[in-house]
Parts: sequence; structure tokens; C-alpha cells
Amino acid sequence: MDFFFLPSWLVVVLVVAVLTIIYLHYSRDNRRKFGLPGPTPLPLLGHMVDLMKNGVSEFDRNVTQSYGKVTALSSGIFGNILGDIMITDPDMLKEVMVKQASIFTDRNLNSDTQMKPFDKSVFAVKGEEWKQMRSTLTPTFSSGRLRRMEDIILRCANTLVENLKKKAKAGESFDNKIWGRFTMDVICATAFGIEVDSLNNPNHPFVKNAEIATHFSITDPFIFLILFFPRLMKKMEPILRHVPGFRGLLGSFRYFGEVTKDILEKRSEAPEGHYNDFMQLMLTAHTLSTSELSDDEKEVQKWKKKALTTEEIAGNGLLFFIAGYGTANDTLGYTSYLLATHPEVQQRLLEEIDDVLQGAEPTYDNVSKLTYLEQVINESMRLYPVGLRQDRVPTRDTTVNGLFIPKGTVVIIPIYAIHMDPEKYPDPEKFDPERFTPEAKAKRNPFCYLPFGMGPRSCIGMRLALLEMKIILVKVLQNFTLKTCAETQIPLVLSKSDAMRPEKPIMLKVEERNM
Ligand code: HEM
Repeated sequence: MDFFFLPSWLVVVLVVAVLTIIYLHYSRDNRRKFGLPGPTPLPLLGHMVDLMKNGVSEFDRNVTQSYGKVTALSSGIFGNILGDIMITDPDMLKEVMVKQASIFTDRNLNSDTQMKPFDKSVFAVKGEEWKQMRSTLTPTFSSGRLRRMEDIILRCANTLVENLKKKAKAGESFDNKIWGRFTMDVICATAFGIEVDSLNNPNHPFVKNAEIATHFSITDPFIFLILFFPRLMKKMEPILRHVPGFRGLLGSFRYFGEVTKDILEKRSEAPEGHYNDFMQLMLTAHTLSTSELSDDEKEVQKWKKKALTTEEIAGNGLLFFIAGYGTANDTLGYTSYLLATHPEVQQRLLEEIDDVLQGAEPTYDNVSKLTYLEQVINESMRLYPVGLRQDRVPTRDTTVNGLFIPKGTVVIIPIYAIHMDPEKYPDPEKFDPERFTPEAKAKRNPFCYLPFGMGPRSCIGMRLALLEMKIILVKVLQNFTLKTCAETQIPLVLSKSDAMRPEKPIMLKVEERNM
């Protein structure tokens, strides 16, 4: 046979290569390791090809629907980037996210590989360090402190309304980025105390850098390298800074780090009580207390606190920006699309707003009385949960409802797949705010709805996000009717490469209401 004419060293190399591939394939097949069902992984690549082909949200949904509520995943030679186990069973999620939260403290992120100053933010840090930071930061987002921010949010909302009036008069359509101008103004003002007016100053360095820091796609080769080879990329950071493509992202992170430090230096000279933003609150966060806490927050408050360093404040400033700007922008984009394409829902919402507010400006207190608005936002976040997939990693071996989970296992919580479960949400693609009436909610396990996550590691900015989204939606509906236009893509198609983003910009129009 020809085979035997190969030089013997090459035969040895080939045999070793084949055996290594077989070994890697079997040793990284988590179905065997955990004794769980799951899709068959490809040698070396695990499920990565499937993920790239279908996008994260559809991949998770297909796996859950085909293999059940607890499945094994494999990322082949890419370690556990895709996760090891995926759980949609609500009772097991309660264990992981709440009951055993002090074991499942970590995310599948290595803070040593994160870019500065993000590596020192509450999203990136782990274990005890995260517990202390989360406990310190929690009171800064209390309802009392947010109430004091309602005027700032209303000012930003009024700027957007003035701009929409011009669009309405000119009969011009606009895309979903317009909501980002509002959420950017809100986060700049509430986090950094800076009034940016991004609609009228689109070239403001904050606006430019924010767009670079938050709008990237996993198929972008630079992002791909950062995601798959974080350690190498971190080591090469000083060189990458000068490479086109990387320069933008790294530069924008550096920009926010520097701006934050600059702000903090100036703050040391300001009189006490002069500022009412997160930057200022973080300076004294370790001394803040609050009485308005949810059960999860009370739990978190039992953990030790610590004064935050300048690096940590800079990291969290950047994080609040990244976590707060794009998420609320995208959610408002989807909600406005759903209202424009469901005029009967928009009409009912308008009637509620007119009835309850009687033309008054939206405030922290009066928007909380708009129950149908809450239902609409909840249903919009069920269909389009922008934080579509989260994870938890246990810091020691543990058992969850009989399943042994060793330390370091990456447990995936596929939020989108959970929200699309036809058992919990019949006809899941349909937009139906009636799914969130108090009666309907009472019949469902709370772990079947997770747009902000759950437990001590859930979204710290949830109250701020809901407040700003409610205020702007009320202001917009008090002034306009949201309409589709010739360029609106109906039905909306989600992108496969950009996680939980529309394939095409969401184009809409507004018509001024006859008051
Ligand atoms: C519609 C808007 C938003 C959505 C849908 C959203 C969603 C999420 C989700 C799903 C998580 C992960 C939770 C988990 O792992 O259980 C998260 C974490 C986080 N979010 Fe949000 N978020 C939003 C707005 C905001 C805003 C406005 C801020 C801050 C200004 C913020 C700050 C954070 C932070 C700091 C974390 C990390 C918490 C930790 O690891 O301890 N988010 N968010």
C-alpha cells in the first residue's frame, strides 16, 4: 500500500496527530463527562460551526428544543467559551442564581485577560472581590437615589421629543439609533454628570467613542481574536493599540478610562453635595446605606464593603456606560417597532397614559402606576432580551438538584431560549402583552422570565433602565403616534452575527398627536 512508502517519521507524526484529535474530541465531549444529552460535537471545533452558522440565540433555542432542559455543550479546542452545561429548568436556575449564589459567584470571564479599565469593573471581577464590590455598589442604584435623577432623565427626554417634532414636520423616517441618543444623554448625565446632547452633537468624543465601544460583531475578525485568544491579545495590547481595527476599540476603552480619572480629579475640588451622579456616589459608596432594598439586595448587603480605588471607579464608570447605553437603546428600538406594528396595543397604552397622567410630565412615582406600560415593556424584553445569554461558574464543587457540577464548570443560562419556550409562552413569536397581567405572571415560575438576570448577580442598573425607558415612552406617546414606513422591515429579522440585534436598522416614523 502507498501508505507504507511514506517516510516513517511522517507516519509517526500522522498517527500522533490522529490520536491527539481523537483524544481531544472524546475528552472535551461534555455529554460523557456530565452524563447529559446534547448535540454531537465536531472533532476539535465542538459546536462552534453551528454557532457561527445560526447565531447564538437560534443555536441555544435549537439545542434546548431538541435535547431538553439540561444539556451538555462542547467548544472543542476553544476551551469552554460556549459553556459546558446549559440549563433552562426553572428550579435548577433558582438554585444556581439565588440559593447557591454565593458558590456560583463568577462569570466565564478571566479578569486577567480583560482590557483596562474594564478588568476592575463589577462585571469582570470574581469571587470575594466581586462580593465586596457588588455590596458596595448596590446602594448607589437604590430607588431613593434614582428618584433624584428623574429631572435629568426628563431633560434628556425633552431633547429627543424636540428632535422628533422636526422629523414629524418634515415627514422624515428615522432608525433605532435615535433612541441611543437619548440613552447616551441619560447615562452621560447620570453616571458622569456630563450633559452631552448627543442628538445635536453627534461628533462629541463621548458619542464617537461610545459607538465604537458598544457596536461590534463577533464575526469582526478583530473581535473574534479578542474573544478567542484573550490572553494573547491582552499581552499584545501595547502593539495592538497601533494596529488599525484594534486601535478603535482599545482607544475607546482608554478614552473612557482617562475621562473618568479626569472627572475624579476635578471632583476633589468640588463642594460637598454639588454632584448627584454615579461617579460621585461611587466615591463614598462604602459608607452609603439604604432602606429600600429587594430581598436579593438585602442578601448582598450582608457581604463586606470596601472603598473603591480610582481604577475601580474608572472600570465601573466604563461598565455602566457600556451596559447602560446600548441595552436600553436596543430595547427601546424593539418596543417602538412593536408598538408601531400593533396599533391596537399602542392605542390602549396611550389611553392608559392619558387616563393616569392627565397630561402631566412623567415622574418616578407616576410611571410606576402605568401597569399596561409595564406589560408592554416586559413582553418586548421577552421577545428581544438584549442580554440574551448569561453564565455562572461555581467557585467549588457542588450539586444542583442531583447533578454534580465541579468547580470551574461554565453553566449557561440561555435567556432567549427560555423566553421562547412554547410550554411557558404558547405561540412564542407572537407579541402579546397579556402574558404579563398579574394573573398570568402568578401562574408562571419567575425563573421563566430573565431579561435582567436574577439573584445577587443580576443587572444592577435594572431600576434605572426601566425608569428611563418608561419616561421616554410616555413622553413620545404623549406627543406622537409611532408609525411604520415604507422602509420598515416587517417581520423584523434578527442578525445571525450580531447577538440580539436586528438584521437591518429598524426604520419608523412619528406623526404629531392632535392634542
Ligand atoms: C434594558 C436595559 C438593560 C438590560 C436588558 C440589562 C440586562 C442585564 C443582564 C441580563 C445582566 C446579567 C445579569 C445576570 O447575569 O444575572 C446585566 C448585568 C449588569 N448590568 Fe444591565 N441591563 C440593562 C441596563 C443596564 C443599565 C442602565 C446599567 C447601569 C447603568 C446596567 C448595569 C449592569 C451591570 C453593572 C451588570 C453586572 C452586574 C454584576 O455582574 O454584578 N445595566 N444587565
